[in-house]
Amino acid sequence: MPELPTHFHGPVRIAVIGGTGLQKLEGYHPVAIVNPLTPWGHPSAPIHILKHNDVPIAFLSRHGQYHQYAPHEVNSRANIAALRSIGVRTVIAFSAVGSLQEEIRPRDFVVPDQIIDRTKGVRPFTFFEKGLVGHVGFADPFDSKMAKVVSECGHALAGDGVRMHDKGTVVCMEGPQFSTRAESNLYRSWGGSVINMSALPEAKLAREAEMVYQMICMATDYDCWHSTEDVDVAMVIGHMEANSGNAKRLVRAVLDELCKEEHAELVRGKHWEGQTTGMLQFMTKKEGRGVVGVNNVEFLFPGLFGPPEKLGSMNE
Ligand SMILES: CSC[C@H]1O[C@H](OP(=O)(O)O)[C@H](O)[C@@H]1O
Ligand SMILES: Nc1ncnc2[nH]cnc12
Repeated sequence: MPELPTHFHGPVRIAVIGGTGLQKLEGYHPVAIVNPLTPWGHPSAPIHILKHNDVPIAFLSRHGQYHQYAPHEVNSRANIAALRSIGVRTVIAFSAVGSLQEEIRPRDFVVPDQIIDRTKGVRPFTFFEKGLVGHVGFADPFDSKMAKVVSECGHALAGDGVRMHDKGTVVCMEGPQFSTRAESNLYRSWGGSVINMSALPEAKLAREAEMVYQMICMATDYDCWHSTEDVDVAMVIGHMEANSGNAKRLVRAVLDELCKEEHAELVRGKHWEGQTTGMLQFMTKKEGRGVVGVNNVEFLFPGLFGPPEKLGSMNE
């Protein structure tokens, strides 16, 4: 195959983040591979730009090309910032999850609407620090408009054996070890539907970056609360591989739908525009702003604090 260009002209609005067992997106026309440098470093892997129905789509492998980054090592800030820098405003994020409920069977899909944070504060979780403070709303961590589109695509594939659950609470644990039985039962008592190690800080950062973010979970096990076998990696990969046909069908159906003109506003994240930038402009007063914090935010939202020469007079 000839080498692909390392630049792509024109914005890419839609990105798919692939998780465990979804390191590539095959069956699309590759047009470029880009690797933007952000203030937080490079993304976990070069971003593949693919064409689908003549619409460019970005694909990023969360754990790296070779699954070399553990959940706590994934550079989510670089991932989200890099995607935003190429124009992405919609992220469809895949995740392999353990089921915490009997009715969510291995190989079922879940479009979650809530998250319980069980990470331990070891992952960098915000873009807003170092002289620029920001607080965004996170009551509903996913995007209900996008969730509706994804759910409908899933239900339309019921004949192919896709079982879709339209709601659910993801417990995002720290890992990389799986839960104890006591923890697994505790999460069930809290109303958790599924468990993973990847929803956070990815979802928080996407919200800070004013992006549409929706996770699609595929259950790969019953964690360890169930009377069947306890989860292990072989079980997760086994179910992912066995159900990869349905995962691919679902991705294609979602992309088919999102490429339609009727979803142009949604895909561009118009309903999130200004939610972060409006607040950032008044939160930290000019006198207290730090160069690093402002420059970081300028990478995400170029021009927010004015032309670059005006940024020089701030606190180091
Ligand atoms: C290999 S089992 C645990 C691993 O799988 C999930 O990955 P992802 O969400 O990226 O699909 C889970 O979050 C853990 O990182
Ligand atoms: N049981 C489980 N716990 C955490 N993350 C997972 N990913 C897949 N299965 C999981």
